[in-house]
Amino acid sequence: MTIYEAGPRVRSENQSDKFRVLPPSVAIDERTRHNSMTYPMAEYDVYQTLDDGEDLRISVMKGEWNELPDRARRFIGKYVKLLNPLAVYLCDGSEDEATEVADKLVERGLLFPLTNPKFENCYLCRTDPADVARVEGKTFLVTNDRYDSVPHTAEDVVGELGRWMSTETATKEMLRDRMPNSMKGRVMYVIPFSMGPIGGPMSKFGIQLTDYNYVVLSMRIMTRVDPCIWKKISKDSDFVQCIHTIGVPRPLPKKPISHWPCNPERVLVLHEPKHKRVLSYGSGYGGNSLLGKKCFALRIASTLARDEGWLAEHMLIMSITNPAGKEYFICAAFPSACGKTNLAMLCPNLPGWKARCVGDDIAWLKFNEKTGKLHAINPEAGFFGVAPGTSSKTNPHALDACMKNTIFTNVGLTEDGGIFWEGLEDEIPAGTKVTNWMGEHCQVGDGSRIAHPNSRFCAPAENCKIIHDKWQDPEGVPIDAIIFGGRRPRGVPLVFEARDWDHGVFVGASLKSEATAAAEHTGKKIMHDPMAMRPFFGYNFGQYLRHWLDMNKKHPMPRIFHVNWFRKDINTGKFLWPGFGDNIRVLDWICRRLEGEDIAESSPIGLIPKPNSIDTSGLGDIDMEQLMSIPKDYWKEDMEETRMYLENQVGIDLPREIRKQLDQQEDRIENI
Ligand SMILES: Nc1nc2c(ncn2[C@@H]2O[C@H](COP(=O)(O)OP(=O)(O)OP(=O)(O)O)[C@@H](O)[C@H]2O)c(=O)[nH]1
Ligand SMILES: O=C([O-])CC(=O)C(=O)O
Ligand SMILES: [Mn+2]
Repeated sequence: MTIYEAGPRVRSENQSDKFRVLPPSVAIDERTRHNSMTYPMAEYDVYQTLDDGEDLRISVMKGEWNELPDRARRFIGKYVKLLNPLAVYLCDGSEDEATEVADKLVERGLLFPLTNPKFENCYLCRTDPADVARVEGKTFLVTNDRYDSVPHTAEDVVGELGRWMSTETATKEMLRDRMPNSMKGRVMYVIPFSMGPIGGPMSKFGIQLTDYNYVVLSMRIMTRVDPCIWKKISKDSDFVQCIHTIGVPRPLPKKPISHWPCNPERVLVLHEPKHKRVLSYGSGYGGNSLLGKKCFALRIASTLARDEGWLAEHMLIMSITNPAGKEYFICAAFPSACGKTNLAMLCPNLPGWKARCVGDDIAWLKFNEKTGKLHAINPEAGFFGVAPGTSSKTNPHALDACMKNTIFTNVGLTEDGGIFWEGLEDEIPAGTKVTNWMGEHCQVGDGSRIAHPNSRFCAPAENCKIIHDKWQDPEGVPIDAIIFGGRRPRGVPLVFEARDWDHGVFVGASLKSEATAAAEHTGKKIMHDPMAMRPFFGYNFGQYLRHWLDMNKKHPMPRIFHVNWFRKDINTGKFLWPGFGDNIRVLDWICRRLEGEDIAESSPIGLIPKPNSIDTSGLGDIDMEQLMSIPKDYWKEDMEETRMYLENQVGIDLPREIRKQLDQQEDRIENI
């Protein structure tokens, strides 16, 4: 472990008094005597003038405080005053830094290095079982006017499309009741990051403050952490303020479970689009703590996107090249744990096709005047993928991408220092001794659950063998088609094409899916998840639909499709479609549609494939008739339910174009 040398570095003579650099006030380990661990000492202290005029003395553990732009220093200073950490650690995103932070976490027992030679620089981490997923019930949008955040729901209806909190309540709950002194005895890490290629025209900067070093390691994988961002921020660019604390000041009231300190009873995640600020308290898990991801790149960004005329969406981005060599770029919006990572890294089961990955979770889309097309960038730099179900059969590229520089959370640890999760039975033999995600001993195949259903791998995108050459193109890639989809065990055909843009927006607005483990929901209920964004809207969903509808009025937009890999046989309950690598057969049909091939016919819900127009060669027995059927009773009920939902949830905010689509689709279904 590195122990920093005490005392200030040599400074230039003419430093202004405000930026005086002083010897560290106290060795940090003296202040944390109650803790068994020795802590590095502060390198130096500085005085920082805050917006309220106070000169605050700040201990700096690492980095050059005086090289930060003034607005960043004031921002950090403000939260040092509120959160009261021991010291500030300015992250540079370097490998040395990651090693140092990881070593500390290994020492503390939170991270386990994978000792199996198959893995290079990989770690396993187990969370407190009370902190395993996003917490939608504790996630809020904060605006003065409630209806800037959420739609006008019908009377006595509980809104499901985002949660609103007033500015006053937010101030009380977060800034007065939770955050004061919440970093006491801990180090505040300061992470300068970019969503999207640094300096790119579609990219945005952020600064995350966090007291959790697991977050430091993960942010470094998921975003571009680079000290050059300080210079860019100082010149012309604004940044999104991301403040995160696990809410466990020292001394600890009780020993953390699995060495994972968190405060699950008090979790609160707030978004203030007006201030471009995210405040997150109490959780160390993924979407609650890696604030660049859902909080910034979806909730805050969707609001920025509305104001600036672009889109921030929960979509994968991929390219497929047909046997003739023509390449298509596709975006697909599926709800959490519904197959985005899998599709983004598809291994095509049709000869001659090639698929490449640009992104697996989030797309920022903006019209490009030069090409006359909608372009997409992947704002992230890594994959935070669902582990269970990932195997060399289903997603070999994802598995391969996890072999180095990866952090696994809540998966099983095998006795030979490797990993296990449900779905790896073919690669890890039954009887292998493993420690499950809760730290208990068990064996592969003993019938017990080994990995948490929402266990994740966090791997750098550059590890992916099929990452696209242009995945870091600052201008993005030109999108040819947008696909919506969800888990629909009944009634919904394998694929259909929207009739036009408005119908496509309606298809997205009516998106539903069976609940998964990515959030706190349980059970197999079919839930609405409009645009696969239900947990991620940054503003009123009615206005969001308005914005989507208007996009097409200004510029030509891609065609829209809907897919369902998850339809089940009514009799056997088994999936009707093999999925995974065979999904290329559906993408092939979509590409041929883009070329104008006469392979679709009208149906009440959109354009469906003509019989035999999907290439099923070599698949054996597929019940295409059942897979493609559109049962009238099912759809009648489905449309009634959708109408109810949209009326109840969006009310007067529902754009008239969507009402019209509803009316027309109901009429078409009535006439089946
Ligand atoms: N039957 C079937 N299952 C699939 C298919 N594609 C993905 N899955 C399963 O769906 C689950 C989630 O897949 P992912 O690709 O990780 O989902 P995601 O949308 O990226 O999830 P988030 O990261 O939560 O947004 C895994 O268990 C997969 O095995 C498919 O084509 N057919
Ligand atoms: O946000 C998370 O924790 C993980 C994720 O990608 C999702 O749930 O869609
Ligand atoms: Mn996701």
